[in-house]
Amino acid sequence: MHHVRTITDSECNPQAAEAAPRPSLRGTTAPPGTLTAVPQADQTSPESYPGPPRPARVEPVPLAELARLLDAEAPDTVVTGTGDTDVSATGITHDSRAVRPGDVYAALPGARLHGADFVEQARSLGAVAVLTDPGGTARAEATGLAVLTVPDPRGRMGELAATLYGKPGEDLLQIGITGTSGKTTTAYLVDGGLRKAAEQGVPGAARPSQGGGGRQAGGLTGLIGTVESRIGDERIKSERTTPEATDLQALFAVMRERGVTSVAMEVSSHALVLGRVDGCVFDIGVFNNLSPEHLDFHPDMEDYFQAKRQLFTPRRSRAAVVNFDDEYGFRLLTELGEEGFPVTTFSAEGHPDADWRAEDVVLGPFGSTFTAVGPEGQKVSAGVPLAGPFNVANALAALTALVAAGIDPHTAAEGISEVPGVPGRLQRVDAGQDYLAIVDYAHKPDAVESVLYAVRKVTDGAVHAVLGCGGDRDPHKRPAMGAALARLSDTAVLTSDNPRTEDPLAILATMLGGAAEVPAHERGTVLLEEDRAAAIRAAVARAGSGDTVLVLGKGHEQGQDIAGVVRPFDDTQVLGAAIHERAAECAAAPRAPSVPRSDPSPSADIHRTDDQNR
Ligand SMILES: CC(=O)N[C@H]1[C@@H](OP(=O)(O)OP(=O)(O)OC[C@H]2O[C@@H](n3ccc(=O)[nH]c3=O)[C@H](O)[C@@H]2O)O[C@H](CO)[C@@H](O)[C@@H]1O[C@H](C)C(=O)N[C@@H](C)C(=O)N[C@H](CCC(=O)O)C(=O)O
Ligand SMILES: Nc1ncnc2c1ncn2[C@@H]1O[C@H](COP(=O)(O)OP(=O)(O)OP(=O)(O)O)[C@@H](O)[C@H]1O
Repeated sequence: MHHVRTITDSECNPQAAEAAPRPSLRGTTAPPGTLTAVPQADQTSPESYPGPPRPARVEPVPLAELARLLDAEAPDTVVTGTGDTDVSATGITHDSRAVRPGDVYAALPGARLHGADFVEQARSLGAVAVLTDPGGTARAEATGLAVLTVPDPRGRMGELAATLYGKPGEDLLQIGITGTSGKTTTAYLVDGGLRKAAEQGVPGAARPSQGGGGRQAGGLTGLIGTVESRIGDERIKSERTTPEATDLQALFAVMRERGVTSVAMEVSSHALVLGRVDGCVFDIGVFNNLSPEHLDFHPDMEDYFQAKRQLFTPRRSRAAVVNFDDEYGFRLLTELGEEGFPVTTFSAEGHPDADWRAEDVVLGPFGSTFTAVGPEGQKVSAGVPLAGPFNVANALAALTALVAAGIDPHTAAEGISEVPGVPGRLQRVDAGQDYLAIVDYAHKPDAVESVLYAVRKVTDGAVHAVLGCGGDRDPHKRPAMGAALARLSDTAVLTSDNPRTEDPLAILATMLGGAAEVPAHERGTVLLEEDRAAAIRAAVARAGSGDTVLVLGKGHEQGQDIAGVVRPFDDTQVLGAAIHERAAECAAAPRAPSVPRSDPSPSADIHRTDDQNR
């Protein structure tokens, strides 16, 4: 049975893939013992959602005080229930499984469930009160706990969490980064600058609201984002890009307790819409870019823009840093200018009207150097240890944000250039091979294009790229991703990402539909392989000296979710293993040359990379 095949023009249509036999994916590539259950939101095991770290010391806050706080904005707040209303709370969580003794449990109406159905679990774990909406009141009261009812508990829990934990955000310099692409990378680069500032004891943020008084950027740094949260050097795996407000405020409190003074964090559009950053006022909000993504959550691009836009209002940020080169960035800049909101701009394309611009950019396979030119004409030598023009933009965004926060530009640039890399972002896999092998998290059309352009610029030979699209996520982007891969790679291997509950071949068919739209003379060889490990081996098998193998879409992720079951899967490890296997094969037999773009019949690769490796 061959799963790898080259598509011909006649079968380059979605129906061909639909019609293909569908071998079962379940359990074919890993023994059952290696499978682990995905934590589902509706699992009720307390272990399945441990929640974030909690501060060691919290001053108890009387429930009456919390009710007064809620009442100030929602006068219809009702304190009910048969339980003791004369209690004090020491924490808050939105998840019944993460309740700790003394917590308020926020029982939220969700898209699928109502938190009120889990109040009994919350009570048994030690919750002292419930915050809920009118739809949850009766179920909450049934447990005998005190109940606070407000029309929109999700919209109020951030503020309550901040109050309960003693407003920890106010003691942290906070830089929040939003945009479709580059949030994670920019956050790591900002962290590099903050670390350098701390190391050098350089004066830090001078908050406009405090008349420039400001705090020092000394102390430890914190990082919050898709890959992980960091408290200094302690690393905590992330559940999502921006934690829910109750978790975020607890994390801030722990950071403060452990000596963190500045935080770089990613702010997703989901976070802004779902109130996850309620209770935060960022010293600097950064806008990177906007391109189609999450259109399953946002009805259209305008809604998506307006979601991001919320970060740049006085209740969320004190000042903005905006990408001058981005169409939506320019719009934001114009709107903020009219509102008199403080903005600093950056242009990686070197636009003279931007406050900070990149000049003398030298792109290399392992990173780039450039001169950052400031508003007073000051010149700062800068570098970024990640390839691609878009990483020059990310680095300049970081530098501009750090400078806007009061950090010296040379210190900022030094810190940025010393960042050791970002997990799963243009991460090289080096097993001694004579071609480049890279793992990258690109999983939206814009990012796939950017990374392919970037890699082509620094590759003398051919580019062999592997990509899938995630299931249960925005399906609109799939054809565009298939098309980008087919157009910009010499070999495009379409494969599975996390199919989740969707049929992997149906996802592949949609990607293939996009690839088929690319005229044959503009497209590389397109292969279909639903097994991701086999797809990676197929790409490696075609690599010759000076080529690049690019594995896209999953970056830092450690598992692959197929039909609700996550099996361990790390692109960097699978790619490394494939390179070793290929080297061993080559040692045993003369190496086959890489297949040039024009080669019409790469069938030898099909046989070499198939079932015997499974
Ligand atoms: C669309 C979205 O973001 N949904 C979030 C939302 O889910 P929901 O309203 O459907 O909640 P639900 O599952 O109906 O449950 C209702 C309530 O019951 C609670 N519950 C449920 C089960 C239980 O045992 N105990 C319990 O207390 C839940 O915590 C929830 O508060 O509220 C839940 C917690 O309150 C979140 O976990 C959930 O995020 C889901 C997991 C998610 O996947 N979100 C993704 C799309 C996301 O947020 N992504 C962004 C963007 C990333 C990027 O830019 O690429 C991110 O910031 O990560
Ligand atoms: N400024 C940028 N413009 C376009 N593409 C970018 C940019 N920065 C990074 N990318 C691409 O997008 C991928 C994701 O980058 P990164 O994780 O930094 O962004 P993100 O906004 O955090 O993404 P996500 O929201 O998907 O987690 C990278 O692996 C890279 O391929």
